[in-house]
This record gives sequence, C-alpha cells and structure tokens, in this order.
Amino acid sequence: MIELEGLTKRYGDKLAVDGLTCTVRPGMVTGFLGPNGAGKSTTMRMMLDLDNPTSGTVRIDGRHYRQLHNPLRTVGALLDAKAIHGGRSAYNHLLCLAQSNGIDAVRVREVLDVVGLTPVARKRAKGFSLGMGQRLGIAAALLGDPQILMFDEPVNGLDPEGIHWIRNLMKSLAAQGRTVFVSSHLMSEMALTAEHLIVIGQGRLLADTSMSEFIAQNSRSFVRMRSPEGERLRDVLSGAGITAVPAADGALEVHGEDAEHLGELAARHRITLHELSPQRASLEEAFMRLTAGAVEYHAHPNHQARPPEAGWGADWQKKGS
Ligand SMILES: Nc1ncnc2c1ncn2[C@@H]1O[C@H](COP(=O)(O)OP(=O)(O)OP(=O)(O)O)[C@@H](O)[C@H]1O
Repeated sequence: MIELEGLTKRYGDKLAVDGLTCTVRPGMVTGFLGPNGAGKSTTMRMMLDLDNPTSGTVRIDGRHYRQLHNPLRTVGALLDAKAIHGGRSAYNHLLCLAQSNGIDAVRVREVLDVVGLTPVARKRAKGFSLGMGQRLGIAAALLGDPQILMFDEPVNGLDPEGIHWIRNLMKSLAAQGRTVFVSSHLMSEMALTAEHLIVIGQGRLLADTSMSEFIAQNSRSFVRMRSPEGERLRDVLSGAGITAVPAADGALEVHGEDAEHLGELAARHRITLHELSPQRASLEEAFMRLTAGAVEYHAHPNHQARPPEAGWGADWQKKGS
C-alpha cells in the first residue's frame, strides 16, 4: 500500500504537486491520470524518494522509503526506460542491480524470461529499440519480486503485442495481491487495465474512485432508440412523460431512463425497434470532461503559432506544441 498525505512539491514559483492525499491499495491496478504537466512524474519520483517533497509525506507499507531495508524487494519501478547504462548487456545490467541489492543471480534469468528478452540478454542495451528498453525497465522493476510496482507510461514504444502483454502482466501482478500503480496517456488502454483511478490536474487531486464510478460521474449516458415508426415512438415516449431528442441519423436519444423500461414501453405499444442501445461514454470522454479546466499545455487547433493568451493555456509553448 502507498499512502500520500498532503504531498506537495514546489519548483520556484511553480506548485507542481499541491497537497495530494490518497491511498494506492493492493490487489488491483490503480491508474494515475492527468494532463501533461499535471504532476504525475513528480509525484512518482517523490514516492521513490528521488525528489524531496516541499511538504507532506509518502509511506510505503507504513514506512518512509528511506526506512525500507531492501527497497527493491519492497517496491519496483519503471520511471524512465532510457535511464540504462547502454554499454552493458541486458543480463549484466540486471546482474549489477541484483548484486548491489542482495538478490540472487538466478532471478535475473527469471525476469529476462518473464519480459521475453532471453534471446537478446547478451546484447548491449544501447542497441535496443524503445520497446525492448521498456521491457528491460520492467524486468528491473520485477527483479526484487516486490509487492508494490509503479510504472510511468509503461506501454510507451510497445507494439500491439507488447501492449497486450503488459496489460496482462499488470493484471496478473494485481491478482496476486500486489499494489500496481500505473500512469498512461493511452485512455483506451487504461480503461482495459485499471480498476481504480487517481486523477490529478495542476498538481491537485481531481478524482480517487473506481473506473466505473469515474465514467458514470463524468459523462452523460443515454439510450439510443431507432424504429421504423419513429414518430409514433416519440409520441408514446412523450405520453409517458419521457423526452426523446432526435439524433442526426434519425435515432432518438433518451436520457435518464434505462433500456429495459424503454424496451418494455415500446413492446406494450407494439412498436418495432431496430435499435435499443445504452450508450456509455468512454474513459477518454470522461477524462476530457473532468480535466478540461486543468489542462495546462494547449496546442492551438489551426497550426499557426499564435501569441499565448492569459490564463491556464498561456504557457503551452513551454513543452512545444
Ligand atoms: N525539475 C523541475 N524543475 C522545474 N519544474 C519542474 C521540474 N520537474 C517538473 N517541473 C514542472 O512541474 C510540473 C509537473 O511536471 P510533471 O513532469 O510531474 O508532470 P506530468 O504529469 O508527469 O506531465 P507529463 O504527462 O507531460 O509527463 C510541470 O509544470 C513541470 O514543468
């Protein structure tokens, strides 16, 4: 379990993380979301004691990172896959890590096997593709067989097979009772992987909730109905006090009613339906809706450089468009 309490980080005038209080629990994958510059990497670095908080605390299984006897056996992390000594082979990179952390060398072969790098174990890491580098970083995170795992953008550079693999790996680690904390900008991937979400914007906590609650609370859901007797269907709905809004393709959209009720109503009036489909918003829509006011870096849609306006989009050029 990872507990944050009032975690705050200030860089000069910039409040990168602003009083974060939340708990990352074991037995599930927790997704960590936020627009660019929201403070995700800074938070993860503070969790791993790579950066000092301005105030507030992080506790890993009840202790500060510095109090952990053998940190790699408690918490494994993939933060920056490029932070590897490129001159070493994958095997030697992991062996050095294992030896300096009192981990048996046998474990090196095990994790190489888990991440599928055994065939290239003796090759120098500097010749690795982005995806292979990610796999090596994941192998390092797994080396100490820790109960807590943190991954910052783990699917970066992975091909579809690799993305599928890491999704299953994270789910299986969580199913073993481990704490799995993962950040990603790939919403569709996050929707398939995470059970719980922690969302931040401009360093502040915006949501700490289950995936399904998050989508339900931050999106509009409705039922689409399509019938060859559209006019009559609309009259029947209206007679039952239900407002239906026509969609561009001739279907009707009904808010605030469940599909079962609407289907039964149509059946009672012997109205043929060609479609009766509950529409649930995607995680991406819900995320965009929640974070709309907390997006820090905006690109302007018409490609032409435009002087930044005042307000929360003013410094978008900092990270390039
Ligand atoms: N070492 C630093 N010095 C000064 N400012 C920093 C430093 N590290 C991060 N920041 C600033 O703190 C804010 C949060 O950055 P951070 O990298 O944690 O965000 P993020 O959510 O990980 O972003 P992204 O999704 O783009 O990776 C940003 O405005 C960033 O420019």
